[in-house]
Amino acid sequence: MESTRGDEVAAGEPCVVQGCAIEMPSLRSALELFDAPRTGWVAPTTSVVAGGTTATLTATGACRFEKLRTDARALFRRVDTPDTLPDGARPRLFGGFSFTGTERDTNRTMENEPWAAYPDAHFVLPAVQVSVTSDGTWLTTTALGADAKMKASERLTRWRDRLTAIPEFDRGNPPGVQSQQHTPTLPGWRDGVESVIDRIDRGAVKKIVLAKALSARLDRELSVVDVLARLGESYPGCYRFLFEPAGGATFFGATPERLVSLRGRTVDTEALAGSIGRGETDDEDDWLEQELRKSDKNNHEHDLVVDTIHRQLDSVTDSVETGSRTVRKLSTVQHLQTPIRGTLDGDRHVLELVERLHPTPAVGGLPPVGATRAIEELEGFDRGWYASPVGWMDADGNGTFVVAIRSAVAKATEVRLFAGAGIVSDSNPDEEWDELRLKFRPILDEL
Ligand SMILES: C=C(O[C@H]1C=CC=C(C(=O)O)[C@@H]1O)C(=O)O
Repeated sequence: MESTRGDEVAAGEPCVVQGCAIEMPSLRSALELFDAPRTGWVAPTTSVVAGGTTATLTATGACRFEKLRTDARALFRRVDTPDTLPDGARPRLFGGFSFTGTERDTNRTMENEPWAAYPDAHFVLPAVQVSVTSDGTWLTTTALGADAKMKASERLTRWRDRLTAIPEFDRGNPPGVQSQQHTPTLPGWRDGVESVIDRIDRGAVKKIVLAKALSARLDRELSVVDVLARLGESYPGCYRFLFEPAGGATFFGATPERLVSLRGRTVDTEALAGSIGRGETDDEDDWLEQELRKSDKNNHEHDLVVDTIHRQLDSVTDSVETGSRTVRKLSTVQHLQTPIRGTLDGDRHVLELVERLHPTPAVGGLPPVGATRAIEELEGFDRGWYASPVGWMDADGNGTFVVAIRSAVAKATEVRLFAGAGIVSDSNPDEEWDELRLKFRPILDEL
């Protein structure tokens, strides 16, 4: 059996791409076939599972977006893709960024540090990529070196045979939770929220999104692939993602929040902030929706996000249009949501927009630098890639990045889940604590 582990791109070497249409049972089964490093990306338009690496790009610190952009452009100049491949089947770089670019302690071990294999920026050009697009399902392989063409073709034949022959894997049951640990606990959370409100009252900040980590020990090893499949049922319409670096923990989630999509000069983004629970009955659900729509606190929290995104896009667009505010209903919560579309003033790379928009005040706060500093001071854990931009980019600089909320990082029988809530001056710590419980539910219910 051929491993998906590819060969790392060496400076200047051309990278050959081969592709063909295939038929296979399901993306989930394909994801089971790949060893780490592997990626899963399930989106409303194109979904992808991928394995192996032909190139890895990494960066650290505050310049991580710019370095990645430069390195991605240089890499794609060497990638030779046949014109016959449809857009969704062309090679893509998949990966993500850490929430902050602040120096992190690299000496921590896997036992206490699930983010050990997650640099500040980490992207992979997969050796094998399977894409489900509006033009059907496609297999794409990449390879390097003098015999790259032959290697990419052989890889294509071997993986086409394997993928078309795979059985539909049975889904296992959730492993069961042995114990849970909350960071912070309720008293610590109350102190944190009071401290944020105090900073707001003093005029230091306007809003801070404070998060909590929930570490769970499981009875058995978790199948993240199964969880991802189940999240598709409980969280339809969300972006589901899975990143599994070699030897590392698996970061996964089902997020309702798209940070940005760029196609040509059209930018799509959104504000998603302000939450309330779901009702037991239709009437109760409608009543809660109306409460959310007229809540000053939630509308204020949401306005801050809309205004900030607008301002951040203003200097790089010819026009920005804000759609109407709607309510996005998910299985356990409903949110205020406003779509925002802009037309760029010229050709730009998706990472330029990612850098501009991250962190939106839906996951960071306002002003961004003060809020990020407060988050680091007040939260007693490393956010790692939680609430960060994760997604893909292609040779044209197009791409889609989502905000990695409703997410968790898992290794064997240990899982750490994350959830945050926007704190403004009239937030109530206990109500925000209850909101976090609702945000943990989709993943926690699958454990
Ligand atoms: C930060 C999270 O949610 C954000 C997105 C939607 C609603 C939010 C809120 O109402 O607080 C948060 O801003 C999270 O789920 O971890």
